[in-house]
Amino acid sequence: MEAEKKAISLLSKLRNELQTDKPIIPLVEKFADTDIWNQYLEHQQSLVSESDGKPRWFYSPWLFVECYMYRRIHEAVIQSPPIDDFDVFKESKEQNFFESQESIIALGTHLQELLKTIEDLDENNLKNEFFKLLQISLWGNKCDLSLSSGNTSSQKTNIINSLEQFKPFILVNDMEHLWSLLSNRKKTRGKGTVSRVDIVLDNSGFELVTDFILADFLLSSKLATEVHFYGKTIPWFVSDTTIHDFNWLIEQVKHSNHKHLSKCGVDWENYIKMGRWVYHDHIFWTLPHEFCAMSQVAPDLYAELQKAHLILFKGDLNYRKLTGDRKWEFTIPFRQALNGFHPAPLCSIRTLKAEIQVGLQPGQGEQLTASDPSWLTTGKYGVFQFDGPL
Ligand SMILES: O=P(O)(O)OC[C@H]1O[C@](O)(CO)[C@@H](O)[C@@H]1O
Ligand SMILES: [Mn+2]
Repeated sequence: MEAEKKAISLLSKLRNELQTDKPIIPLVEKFADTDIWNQYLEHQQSLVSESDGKPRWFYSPWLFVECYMYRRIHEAVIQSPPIDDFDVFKESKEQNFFESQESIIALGTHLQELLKTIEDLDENNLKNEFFKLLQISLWGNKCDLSLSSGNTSSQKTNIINSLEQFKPFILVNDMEHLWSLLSNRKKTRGKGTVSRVDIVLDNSGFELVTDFILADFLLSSKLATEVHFYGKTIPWFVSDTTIHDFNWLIEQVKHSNHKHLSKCGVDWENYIKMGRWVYHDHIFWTLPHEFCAMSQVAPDLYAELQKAHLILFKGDLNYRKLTGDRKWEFTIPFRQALNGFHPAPLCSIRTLKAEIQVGLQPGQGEQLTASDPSWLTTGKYGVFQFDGPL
């Protein structure tokens, strides 16, 4: 109880600092990333020209203060042993999973039915199934909890039946490039060679299930031979996946009463045991840095990503970090916004929740603003935005 009181008082202090636009202060508790964070704060400070020279909550870049807020929430917890491994968002993440049960069962059933005949599917049918599962993973990204301020944001209807209806809301659709890349590699790779797809995960709960279904399909269709996942080391943007969420979800699925779903769980656990699915942690994902800084700030992570044949970046926050969260013109090419970040061919799979979008056709953004003024922030629109081999 003493520890809880302490954490709550630290969180109240944080809320007060935020609401009254206090200066951003350094982190105090020693943790793996504390020094890098504090260096970054100093760098932000050097950019401020006002009289007292301190970055403040209301006047600093949103990406930076938003990341800082989640890092400070974590600091309040690690300063309060013995509850220092408490995940303040655990309950809402689990609730999202349970409330999406029907939809999850529908997806598990779809996958298991598909796997029965996957060996006999012709190229075209395989491609159609690939596109379906990509779109399911895209719309799965609607269900994050930070957009709904932590309120329930589960998937209640069977998403597979809605894919055609949602298609007009895909603003950039590079799915064909993903197919060409993976199917050409499948045809040309020699026996025993690897095709590796890396997925930089976003939200746990329903979205993570859609990512697992896609990852299972990639292996079962032989479009990939290995899938590597990247999660967050600390609770992040409410619903982001940690190793605990990753393992918890597979356990839940495995112990489901539904035979198709539990089969999924058994297979997924086996993939992990066999090293065909690999989970990676890295503190870089919970730093405020944009991805073009990765090769300098986290060269080991950059080198790991370079081993992939394709990297899928899930979600809105990853898109903001890919593009540096700048006020780009809507028509600027995606590659230009990536600013040199190119560990391997990559694709952002993201529903739009923040006011940034690049790579649109001339006039497309203006047209959307006229017909649907909040198009950038509601999660109603989505993109598959690809940046191919250099
Ligand atoms: O889970 P996602 O798709 O990264 O969405 C998180 C997004 O939600 C917000 O926290 C609130 O809109 C954004 O700052 C952030 O980009
Ligand atoms: Mn998220």
